[in-house]
Amino acid sequence: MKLPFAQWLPHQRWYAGRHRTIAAAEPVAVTPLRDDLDHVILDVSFTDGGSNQMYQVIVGWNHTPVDEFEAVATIGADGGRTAFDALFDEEAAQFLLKLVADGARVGDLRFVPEPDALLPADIPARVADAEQSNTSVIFSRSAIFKLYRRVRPGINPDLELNRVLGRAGNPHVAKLLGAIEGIQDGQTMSLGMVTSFADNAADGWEMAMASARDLFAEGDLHPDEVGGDFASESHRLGEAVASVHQTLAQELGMTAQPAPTQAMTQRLTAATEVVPELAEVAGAVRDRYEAAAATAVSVQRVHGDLHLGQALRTPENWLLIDFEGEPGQPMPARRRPDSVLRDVASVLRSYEYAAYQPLAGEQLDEQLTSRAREWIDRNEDAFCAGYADAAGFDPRDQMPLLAAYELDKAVYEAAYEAQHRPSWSWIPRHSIERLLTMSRG
Ligand SMILES: Nc1ncnc2c1ncn2[C@@H]1O[C@H](COP(=O)(O)OP(=O)(O)O)[C@@H](O)[C@H]1O
Ligand SMILES: O=P(O)(O)O[C@H]1O[C@H](CO)[C@@H](O[C@H]2O[C@H](CO)[C@@H](O)[C@H](O)[C@H]2O)[C@H](O)[C@H]1O
Repeated sequence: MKLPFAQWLPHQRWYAGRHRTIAAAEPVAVTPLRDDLDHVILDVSFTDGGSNQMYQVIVGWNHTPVDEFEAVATIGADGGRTAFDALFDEEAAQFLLKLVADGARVGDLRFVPEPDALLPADIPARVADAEQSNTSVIFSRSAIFKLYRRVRPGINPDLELNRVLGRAGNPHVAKLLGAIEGIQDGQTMSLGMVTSFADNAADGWEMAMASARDLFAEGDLHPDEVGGDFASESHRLGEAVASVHQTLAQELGMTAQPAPTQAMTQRLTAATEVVPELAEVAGAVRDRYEAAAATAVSVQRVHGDLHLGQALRTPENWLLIDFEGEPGQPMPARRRPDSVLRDVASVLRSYEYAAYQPLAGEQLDEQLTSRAREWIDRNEDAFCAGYADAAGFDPRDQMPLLAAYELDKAVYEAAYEAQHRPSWSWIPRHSIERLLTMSRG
């Protein structure tokens, strides 16, 4: 197969090597699924000599995707044939779903339906237009099929935890219907999963932003007096997160370990290389980590990168999605047990983002900033109270540790924003300053 993958990859939203120069992008495993459909694992090397990356592409030959996707989906020509990203082709996507329904095995690929799952057949399919790190195909509001793009040997926690939670009947995840797994270097490699589609769902980030915007439109009113108050939703979200944590602990166990202050310190050092300004506060941040060091921590499997955009509000309840952990972390680190406070802290961080992001570009005047703070406090309190109602303990009772997790997340975000959205960098930097002031007082 001779296709211009190296030219095509940098135009894909999910491609993670954009800041590096590709030396070569070679297919290392090609599994024919049909005469006109190949499953391909690409090995991408870089001129900087750093570590290679692997990507997954399903190549459809001479399948013309719908017009609006032609540019993004056309990979190039090989001999007399033209190759397309087959996920943009409805019939090819339906065929993949059928392989899952049939429990097919093709070469090293395993298509695995969940026991008793009903997979929809021959229904309209369309790539989701959200700009995401993977590619999802929606099957007529009944199922969503996510194909992981950057793949690594080993089990992806997204598939692993959705499977555990789905089989345990937890109501706060979309039910897993099936998966695609492969073998790479003798190890299982998660390649994709199918879950039920949550129809009429709203994303927690959009809902929270709408609430914050309502608040700023009524500068004189307090958050509890404004129409779009989000606190009751935050309370229910806290209950949902606690329920997911409880099921994960019951199914996969719990243990105790020292507070992860060493890992936090290492992360701070790495982030300071990306954001040199962090050096000014690094000593104070390390002090906060030290304050948490004496605590023994109960650890278990957690979401690992929870934020309001990873919560979907259906007409019935909140669902948590995307259990992949932090992008960029190696797979073993993403599957490492951690405190539930990791997830709690990252939701608390998300409230701060939702309240401050609408103020971007504005002079941070005192009135708006204090309204934003009230909104954040109100929703954080409601979230923690909801968590406490379901879990039997309030995360805020573990304060030096919770504050350390919040700081650790904000440090991660400072580096993340510098690399992805420099105009948002002020949000985590502002938060780090505030968190340091708070913990001193
Ligand atoms: N089960 C689902 N039902 C409805 N929409 C979903 C479901 N799962 C994901 N989505 C939508 O697809 C988007 C991408 O999902 P996500 O799991 O975050 O993918 P990625 O790994 O590509 O970031 C979400 O933001 C959400 O809008
Ligand atoms: O959704 P991903 O798993 O790709 O997570 C990454 O991107 C997130 C941004 O979409 C980032 O989240 C940060 O921004 C959010 C608003 O866009 C905010 O709600 C989060 O609190 C904040 O951390 C996440 O950190 C990153 O890993």
